[in-house]
Amino acid sequence: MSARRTRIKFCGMTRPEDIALAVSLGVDAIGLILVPASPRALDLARAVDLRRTIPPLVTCVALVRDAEPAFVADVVERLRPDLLQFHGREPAADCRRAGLRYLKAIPMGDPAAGLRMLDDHTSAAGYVFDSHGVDGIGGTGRVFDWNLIPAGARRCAILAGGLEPGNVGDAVRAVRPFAVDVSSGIEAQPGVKCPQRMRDFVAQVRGADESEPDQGAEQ
Ligand SMILES: O=C(O)c1ccccc1NCC(=O)[C@H](O)[C@H](O)COP(=O)(O)O
Repeated sequence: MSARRTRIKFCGMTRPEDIALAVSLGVDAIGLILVPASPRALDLARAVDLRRTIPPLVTCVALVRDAEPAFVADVVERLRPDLLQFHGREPAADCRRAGLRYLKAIPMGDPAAGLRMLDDHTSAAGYVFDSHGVDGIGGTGRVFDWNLIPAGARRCAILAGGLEPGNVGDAVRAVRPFAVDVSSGIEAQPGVKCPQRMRDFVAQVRGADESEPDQGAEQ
């Protein structure tokens, strides 16, 4: 039996009842989006309210994209997330300046530019490999070619982009990432999660954790 446990992040959460179900399903991280262009965007006051419903030991991730450093500082001070996630072109120095561990989104819609960001962000605590282009936003619902993730980065990768209950098992078996991240694939409509899809997503990840790896997948 595999001792692997792929971590799960549910992103774009906007409702306390969706967070409560995610927590009861054992989801490891909750993403709150502070990007105005997102259909799942929260203003900071609403995010602070929702953050109170996330229990200790469940990671709260605050997402920003090319935001002013003063706004990021405000997020850190008022929201007190466990991690920041930078989803744009922000340079590593700006990410570090916030003084919190951070995830860097890698835009695999532009693989060459995305993979350069890996080298620029050696200070990141982790990398979210997502489907957007370098000037796009996340939550695309699109899958990218998982073979483009460098073999050496898979074990610590957070895999995102178009995952849903119907394909996340294949994704876990093929890539064996550290974590999977989903937004639109568990929704009834943007910002409103679907309880059954949330349950099915977690069940598919756990099923894949128990399975033998695909040929060629790293252990
Ligand atoms: O989800 C959004 O609306 C979003 C907007 C702007 C920046 C980031 C955003 N999402 C970040 C995430 O971590 C999503 O989980 C990730 O992009 C995957 O989305 P999906 O393909 O819909 O599962």
